[in-house]
Amino acid sequence: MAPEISVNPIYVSEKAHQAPSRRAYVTFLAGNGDYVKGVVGLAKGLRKVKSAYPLVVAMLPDVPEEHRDILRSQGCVLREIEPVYPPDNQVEFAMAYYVLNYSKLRIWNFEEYSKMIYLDADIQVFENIDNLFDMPDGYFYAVMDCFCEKTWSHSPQYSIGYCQQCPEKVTWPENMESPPPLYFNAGMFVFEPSPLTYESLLQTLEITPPSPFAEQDFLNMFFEKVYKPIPLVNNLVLAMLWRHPENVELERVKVVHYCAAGSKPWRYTGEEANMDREDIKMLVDKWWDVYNDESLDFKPKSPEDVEETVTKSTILASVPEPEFTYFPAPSAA
Ligand SMILES: O=c1ccn([C@@H]2O[C@H](COP(=O)(O)OP(=O)(O)O)[C@@H](O)[C@H]2O)c(=O)[nH]1
Ligand SMILES: OC[C@H]1O[C@H](O[C@@H]2[C@@H](O)[C@H](O)[C@@H](O)[C@H](O)[C@@H]2O)[C@H](O)[C@@H](O)[C@H]1O
Ligand SMILES: [Mn+2]
Repeated sequence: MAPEISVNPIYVSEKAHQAPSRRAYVTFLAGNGDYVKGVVGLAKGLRKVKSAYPLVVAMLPDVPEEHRDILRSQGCVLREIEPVYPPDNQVEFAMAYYVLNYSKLRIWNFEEYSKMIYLDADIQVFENIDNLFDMPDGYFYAVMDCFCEKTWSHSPQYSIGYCQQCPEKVTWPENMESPPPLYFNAGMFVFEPSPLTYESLLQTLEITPPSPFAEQDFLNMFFEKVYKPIPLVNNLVLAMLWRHPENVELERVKVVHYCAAGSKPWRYTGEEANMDREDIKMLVDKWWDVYNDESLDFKPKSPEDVEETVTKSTILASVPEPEFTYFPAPSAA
């Protein structure tokens, strides 16, 4: 069971009781490449598990009209967002591939929603997780990440072989600072949009040098005091299968995150490290079963259904201030 995190009292939840209709899943789409297949798969997966909430797609202006039409036809609510860039004098410090992920921060400005679950487009939901919307407000919920992949070779924890998934394995050297705070994977998280938190995020980003895992590092720093780990079944980072198999009960996993190199189902070849594993092949096949299942295509129940999907798809627009939880920037201390 993930350890409890005490909450800094300065984070005050002022939320009135939220109407379930102000809840939605949200994903992020950039470019004209094949991540659109991930979003289609996610939309169909959420339908298959009979989720009660819509899927909003926060998309950069470079998503082509053809892809937008595909997503509308799958019942997605499209929201065009402007890119977010880290301080541009240091952008080389973030892994170039990840810089575009800073634009994910725009979802905190989706004020018409009181609670959202963010899911990367390379995620699939195989069992209903709507219950996560009912967790207490005022926290940031996500699954702990793993530090063992080569992508972490820049970090001190990697150099000494420490991973939060097995903290007892390596004792933290006396001559090094204490182990890093619990760190989440930013491919899936439960959060509360709020204009004040959004402004605080952007203002804090302006003075925060980019780092290797870009917005994931930034979000971990920003929400450190209110981060609450949730069980791994809600976001299986695939590397856990070979790095920490003792922590994984695959048959109980609800959400799979295809983030390991070579695991994106729509470009899977089986050639990269670990991609020839039977569990990986099974999970990739499972993803394709949902993607190819025509019975899961969006079927508008009525003209209003179509109208609602289309009209809700707007350029980023301001709406009346709702009651909200406010997360100011972490204290300087
Ligand atoms: O060309 C791209 C790259 C990334 N993404 C979005 O950004 C997320 C984060 O990137 P990715 O999942 O590839 O990172 P990983 O989880 O593998 O580190 C993706 O899931 C997509 O939602 C996108 O839409 N187009
Ligand atoms: O921009 C940084 C990204 O950081 C995270 O991916 C990482 C993380 O999972 C590492 O632990 C893995 O080693 C690595 O391969 C993987 O790319 C998020 O999944 C993604 O949404 C995004 O935030
Ligand atoms: Mn991902």
